[in-house]
Amino acid sequence: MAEVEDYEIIREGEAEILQLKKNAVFFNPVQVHNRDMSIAVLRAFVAKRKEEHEALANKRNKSHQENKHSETSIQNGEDASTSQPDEMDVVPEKDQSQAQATKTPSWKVTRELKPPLVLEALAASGLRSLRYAREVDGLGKVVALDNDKASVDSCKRNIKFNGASATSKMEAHLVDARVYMLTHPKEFDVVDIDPYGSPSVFLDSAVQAVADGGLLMCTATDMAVLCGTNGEVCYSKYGSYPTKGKYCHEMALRILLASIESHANRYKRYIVPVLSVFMDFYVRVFVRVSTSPSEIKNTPLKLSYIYQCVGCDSFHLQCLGRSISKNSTVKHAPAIGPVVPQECSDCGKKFNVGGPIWSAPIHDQDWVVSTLAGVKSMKDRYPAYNKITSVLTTVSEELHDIPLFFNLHNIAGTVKCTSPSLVMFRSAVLNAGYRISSTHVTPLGVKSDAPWDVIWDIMRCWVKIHPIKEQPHDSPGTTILSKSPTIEVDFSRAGAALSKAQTKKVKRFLPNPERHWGPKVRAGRKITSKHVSLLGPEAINSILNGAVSHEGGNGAAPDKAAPEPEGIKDDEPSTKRQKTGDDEQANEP
Ligand SMILES: C[S@@+](CC[C@H](N)C(=O)[O-])C[C@H]1O[C@@H](n2cnc3c(N)ncnc32)[C@H](O)[C@@H]1O
Ligand SMILES: [Zn+2]
Repeated sequence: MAEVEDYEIIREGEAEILQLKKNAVFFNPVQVHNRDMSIAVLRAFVAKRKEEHEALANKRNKSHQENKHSETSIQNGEDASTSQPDEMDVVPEKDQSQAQATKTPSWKVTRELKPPLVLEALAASGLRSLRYAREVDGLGKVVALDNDKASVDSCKRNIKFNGASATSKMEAHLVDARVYMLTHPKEFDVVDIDPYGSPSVFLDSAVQAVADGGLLMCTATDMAVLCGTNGEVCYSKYGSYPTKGKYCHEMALRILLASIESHANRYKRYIVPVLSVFMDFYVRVFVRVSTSPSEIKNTPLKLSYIYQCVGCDSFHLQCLGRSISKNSTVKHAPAIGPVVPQECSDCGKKFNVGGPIWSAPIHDQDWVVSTLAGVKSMKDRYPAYNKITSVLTTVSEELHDIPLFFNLHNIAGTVKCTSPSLVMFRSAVLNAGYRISSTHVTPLGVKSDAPWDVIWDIMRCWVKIHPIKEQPHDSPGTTILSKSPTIEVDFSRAGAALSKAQTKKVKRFLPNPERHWGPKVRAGRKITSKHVSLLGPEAINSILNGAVSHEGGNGAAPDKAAPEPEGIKDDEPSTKRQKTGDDEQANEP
């Protein structure tokens, strides 16, 4: 039996939890970024859902009004063509006289919008659910599940500890989340999956538990798997082969999305991603789930294999399907391929084939912009305000129709030259008539619709003015540079060489959240000398004590904005982190 002194109170946002000082129930303070981002998207979802319902109600009301008008016309012997009103949504107005007095129509849309039901399938202490229940207005019930008794006991204790605002809305159950989700099909407007490592075993049941038009939020922290340390393990979990490109964190997002879509398709359902982010040491996707047997025929158009050259940075996407329009009908067919020759036309080396990945947009710009605006309007309500605004800002500036990216320093490394500054490179691409953007994943990442021969022409022209030492004759860089550029590259500063956020000096990338950050050791797992040697005694103490900085009163380590280095040449704070037991576990087949 634990004593009072065995606990400490941890506060994050408006929620408080009692946390046992030993590592009995999982808690990772740096996941405040994840929880804050989820709250931001949840608020956007509540607002969007309401808007959509109102728009639908207005549309139905309008068409009913038209129908009514036509019926009257028919009764009056006039010609009219109508469709019948939807019986489910229309009832006769009881009080006709009042209707006439207030000029309201004699029928109305009766299907009320119920407050969204939320399921946190893997809740641990319940902190996330508590924050949802306490901080997001307009939510209905929040159900928290865990299959670990200590976690559910702690969650129940924390619900009580947070008082009426939590007890009135939240419930916790000791159950295997998969069984619960399978037995509650389409019941939850929001389903949150935040597992240890991979969510793969929860996806099939999760996509079935989401109501039509609902939101599935899903974290994956098994980055080693998703980024290709063991490609075959990734295939076994997600049905996709990762290529180890510099874009691997975005590829991880796209592998996860493709996997969720594949599970959804089994039940005639499909996803629409609204926001997909790589943050700190994990990926997190927010997708809406709907049912449509006809829409799932379009899935192959949203997926691609990837050909990654083994010699240079070039990569090419091969869509799985194509659509053929004929006389106002659309047919689906397999894509024609391959889109690449046997050998890379840039450097002459072979290709690795990866995927399939989600190659349709991974964000909905409208959602991104409204989520960011919502966050900015409630600055004090987000302990991780700086982090999530910086991520949303960079996401909002991405070219949403360009999958993956390359890294400027890497392409310079391939031809063994010093790298042009990002501003110069961006200018060269823009001056050549192509689009270019950054990516939220890394400050040196570049998304562009410029074909690879144009990218390499830019580097050829750059090397002409910044000569390099002679390289081995068979290196990819030598092959690339042996060709003459076919375009004249103009490095003069283009108007849009800096993004809007950069021009306004808005912080786009922040440093690491705290000294010892990353996935935490599983709850209940014995801390061994291996953990101490991997993480250091200070970090272990911090894990055991669930230590967070209490500065700022919100319980989360307050974000410190990193200065964005001039010239955006090297503006990436180091993303290196300590390796933990969970990384090793993530690598396990
Ligand atoms: C990473 S923790 C969740 C952290 C939590 N979402 C938060 O924000 O603090 C994962 C939790 O999933 C629980 N879990 C693992 N497998 C489960 C299953 N099949 N059903 C329900 N809970 C499970 C574990 O006991 C653990 O508490
Ligand atoms: Zn190549």
